[in-house]
Amino acid sequence: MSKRIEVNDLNVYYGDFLAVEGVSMNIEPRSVTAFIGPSGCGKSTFLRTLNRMHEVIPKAYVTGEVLLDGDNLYGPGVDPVLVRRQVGMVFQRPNPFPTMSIRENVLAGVSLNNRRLSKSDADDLVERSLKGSNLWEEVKDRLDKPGSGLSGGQQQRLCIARAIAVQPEVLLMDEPCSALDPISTLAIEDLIDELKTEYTIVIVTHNMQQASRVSDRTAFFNIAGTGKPGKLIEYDDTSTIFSTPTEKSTEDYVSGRFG
Ligand SMILES: Nc1ncnc2c1ncn2[C@@H]1O[C@H](COP(=O)(O)OP(=O)(O)OP(=O)(O)O)[C@@H](O)[C@H]1O
Repeated sequence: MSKRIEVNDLNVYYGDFLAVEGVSMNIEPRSVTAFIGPSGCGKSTFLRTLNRMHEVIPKAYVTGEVLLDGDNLYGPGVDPVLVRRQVGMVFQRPNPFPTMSIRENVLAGVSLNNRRLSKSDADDLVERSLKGSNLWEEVKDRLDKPGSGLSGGQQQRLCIARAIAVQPEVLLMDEPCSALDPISTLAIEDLIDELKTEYTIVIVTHNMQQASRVSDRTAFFNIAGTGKPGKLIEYDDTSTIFSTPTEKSTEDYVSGRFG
């Protein structure tokens, strides 16, 4: 339940605007990869190409390849819905479905994917997913209460439970802690560390300490100026990026000199 991602010369467009140019990189299974870089360099845009969420925006498209264990996500006839089942996503703001119970929230993706589940299989899946996201003990006695009644940190772990309930291969996280307090942030970081034993995890973060705490590999993106495309500048082991990067711009960014 963890696959390798290979990106080959990917260009990402919004209509005529080339937002991200020429990215090639390999993302290893059972590891955490962090995307860092200044605002507007295209981290979130690039992340969304890894599960074909980018194309949800009108006139948005890519050229190049994204391979998941060798299969091109952009190959002819590939169904984006099936891609998104294999490559789950967690967003910046926790977004549980407000009218649904905690239980229904966990099962929401599974129901959307039309998997018919018996009551006992559904119960097992809810328990397994909530245990997997370290939320079970806190909510097991109120599974039928609304998901919106949880704290922000709990809601984010509920969203992670919803993402893992469909048994994806990859989890994409776009600044998953930016709306959370420090305690909830550490809970999510601990969880990411546990989840990487089963999933390929990619996380966008503005927080350098977070990138160095949670990730094995770090990709630094940068942009030459407004209207210019974002580019992958350097990609290496996280310890190398934060201690002895090759590029001067990486060093300036990680040491807080810009961005
Ligand atoms: N829906 C959209 N339509 C057109 N352009 C967009 C859209 N979303 C983002 N962009 C542009 O694409 C470029 C990259 O944006 P993106 O949000 O991916 O950067 P980012 O590095 O994730 O920034 P931040 O760190 O601020 O979230 C920016 O120039 C942005 O204005």
